[in-house]
Amino acid sequence: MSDELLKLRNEIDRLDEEILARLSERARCAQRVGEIKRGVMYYRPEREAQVLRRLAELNPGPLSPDAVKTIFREVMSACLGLEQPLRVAYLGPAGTFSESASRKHFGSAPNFMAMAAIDDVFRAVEAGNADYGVVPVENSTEGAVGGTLDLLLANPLKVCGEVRLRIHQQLMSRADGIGAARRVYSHAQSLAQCHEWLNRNLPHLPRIPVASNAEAARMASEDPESCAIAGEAAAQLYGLNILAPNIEDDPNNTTRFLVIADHDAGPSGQDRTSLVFSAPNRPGAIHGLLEPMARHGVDMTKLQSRPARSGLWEYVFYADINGHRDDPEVAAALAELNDRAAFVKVIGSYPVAAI
Ligand SMILES: C=C(O[C@@H]1C=C(C(=O)O)C=C[C@H]1O)C(=O)O
Repeated sequence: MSDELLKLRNEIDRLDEEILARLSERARCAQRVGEIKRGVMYYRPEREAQVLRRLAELNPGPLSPDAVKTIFREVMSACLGLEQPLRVAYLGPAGTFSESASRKHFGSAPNFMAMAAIDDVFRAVEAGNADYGVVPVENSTEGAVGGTLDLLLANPLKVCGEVRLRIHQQLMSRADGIGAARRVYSHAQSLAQCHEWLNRNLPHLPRIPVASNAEAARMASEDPESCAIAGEAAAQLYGLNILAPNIEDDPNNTTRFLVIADHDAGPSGQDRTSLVFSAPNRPGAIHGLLEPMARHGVDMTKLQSRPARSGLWEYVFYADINGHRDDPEVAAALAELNDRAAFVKVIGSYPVAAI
């Protein structure tokens, strides 16, 4: 080994020891915070978002801001895990994008619980069997997840966070090549997201929709003549070879997930508020409801209508606005909306996804 290499490795060893000593010091601080907070919810999404944003801003390089955030995400997760590990329910089975979103948001320390359906995630949190739930709410190509919107309206739970996950679809199989493939399994939405790639590359193979991407990967793991389209996590879980990476037609394909709990989050300085309201069925009603938002300078980032379960051709509106419900302009706009709308429910204020 050259002298230069030896010297660098010694330097890296010394730095690692220093980092480890500092991490231990940090973990002891977090433990003391835990003692002070006894009986109060220990996990604070607004504080975690502030920590990640601050470090990304301070980052002197050469690590990318995303790399810095990923590392500190795990550091905080491990510190939090020193207390009671969080229980996080997600839309399963294991290996789905919902699991990846849960890990992206909470790091790897919590106990993750795979649920069979979105309403099971809500039920687990409501019953106190899980502290948090992670559910998909919209996809940039496929649109809203109606089931989640309906449950947010009907359920007393709050939103305390959001996760944005870039969705990369992988073609995978037990076999080493595509030659032996006779069929492709995936969730219908993923088949749709890779429609053009499949038309170009595997036009003759039947596409078989199944309950989830992870289920597709499981089925492919039992039969070398079957391929699956799923995320990388599913390939790892079932020991499959990735035959073609990133085959989604839209390279910006992103899914947004919400984190649900029995509380929302405090202000972090960069927040979003989700609400749902109904509008009376007369001309100009929606305009009248939205006017206070514009007057108070509140930005609306999403407005989506959905048929109300109450009657034919009645609609409820789901809106996301920038700011926390405690910010003065947001509070003023919401108070006026409350006076004008037949029904308003603030589903929660939470930090804009920091990672
Ligand atoms: C340490 C705290 O509690 C938890 C741990 C955090 C951390 O490790 O930085 C941040 C927020 C909380 O989830 C705190 O509130 O400061």
